[in-house]
Amino acid sequence: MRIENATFVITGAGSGLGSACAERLVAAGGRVVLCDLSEGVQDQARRLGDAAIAVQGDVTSADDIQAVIDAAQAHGDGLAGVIHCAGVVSVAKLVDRHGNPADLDAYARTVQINLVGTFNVMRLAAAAMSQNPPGDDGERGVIINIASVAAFDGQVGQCAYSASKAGVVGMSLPAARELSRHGIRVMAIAPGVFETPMMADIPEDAVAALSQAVPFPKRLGKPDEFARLAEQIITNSMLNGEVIRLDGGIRMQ
Ligand SMILES: CC(=O)CC(=O)SCCNC(=O)CCNC(=O)[C@H](O)C(C)(C)COP(=O)(O)OP(=O)(O)OC[C@H]1O[C@@H](n2cnc3c(N)ncnc32)[C@H](O)[C@@H]1OP(=O)(O)O
Ligand SMILES: NC(=O)C1=CN([C@@H]2O[C@H](COP(=O)(O)OP(=O)(O)OC[C@H]3O[C@@H](n4cnc5c(N)ncnc54)[C@H](O)[C@@H]3O)[C@@H](O)[C@H]2O)C=CC1
Repeated sequence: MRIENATFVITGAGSGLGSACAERLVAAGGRVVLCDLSEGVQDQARRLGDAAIAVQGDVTSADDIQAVIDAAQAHGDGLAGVIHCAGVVSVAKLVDRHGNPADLDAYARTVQINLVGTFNVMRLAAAAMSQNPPGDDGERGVIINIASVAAFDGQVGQCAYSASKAGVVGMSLPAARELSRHGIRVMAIAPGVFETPMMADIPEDAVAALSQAVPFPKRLGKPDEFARLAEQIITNSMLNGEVIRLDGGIRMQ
């Protein structure tokens, strides 16, 4: 699929990985609709110029995401793809050091945003893209979801986060299989540890240990390195139904 003059929704676009994807797609000649809960996303769209618009919204809300998709349909020639970066990280032990059990609402909130939110964005985007005229190879759209290496090697304190991301991994193949009849691809990226504002929510010593644990290169990933993989997934139509780890080889302890 080409990027030039095509329209993409990017969720979580007000920060980190989503913001880097927006910059890269606009540089490649694409149009973008930026969605984020935070109102800072409006400034991000202004910085990117006419190719970008922002629609503030919550990925867990059907109405908000339908409004984002509608805006994308009107911002060019229909919706070509989605990069779904909105998400939250959380840390809580099952039993804390005082012997208290983890908070159930906090667990449900992480799963609601990261997993149910992904399903919500995927279902509404797919319904819209299934109506696109077919392009090369009959392709009508592409969906890129964001999992995490924590889906596979979650650490102490990551039950909620790892479960939510493992759910994203689990949906990739059945979604790709189902949507193949509409010419829509579904991929997931499982990043290792990237230098974004999200890292501020993880204990500092855990982040320091993690960057040392990367075999090579021994550093956190840069958001544009993530955006470059998203760009490749959009333009390479043979990529489908797979989860790609982008992690410098880290296997978290
Ligand atoms: C955002 C992404 O998508 C990418 C990522 O996932 S980045 C990874 C993020 N990682 C995290 O968020 C980990 C968060 N967890 C922690 O920081 C801590 O485990 C915690 C703050 C939740 C608890 O700390 P604590 O109370 O000191 O843990 P404690 O109960 O003493 O440790 C239990 C055991 O687990 C080990 N452990 C604790 N934290 C660990 C960690 N982060 N990594 C590896 N082992 C850990 C301890 O060494 C200890 O092992 P031993 O009993 O053999 O000594
Ligand atoms: N930074 C990292 O090391 C890694 C990040 N990831 C995943 O990548 C994705 C992007 O993360 P980062 O850019 O690092 O985080 P970030 O915290 O910098 O950005 C996430 C954005 O999502 C938005 N958001 C949160 N909840 C939302 C909701 N309900 N509706 C709409 N927007 C919402 C936030 O406002 C924020 O702007 C997340 O899904 C995260 O779990 C995965 C592995 C590693």
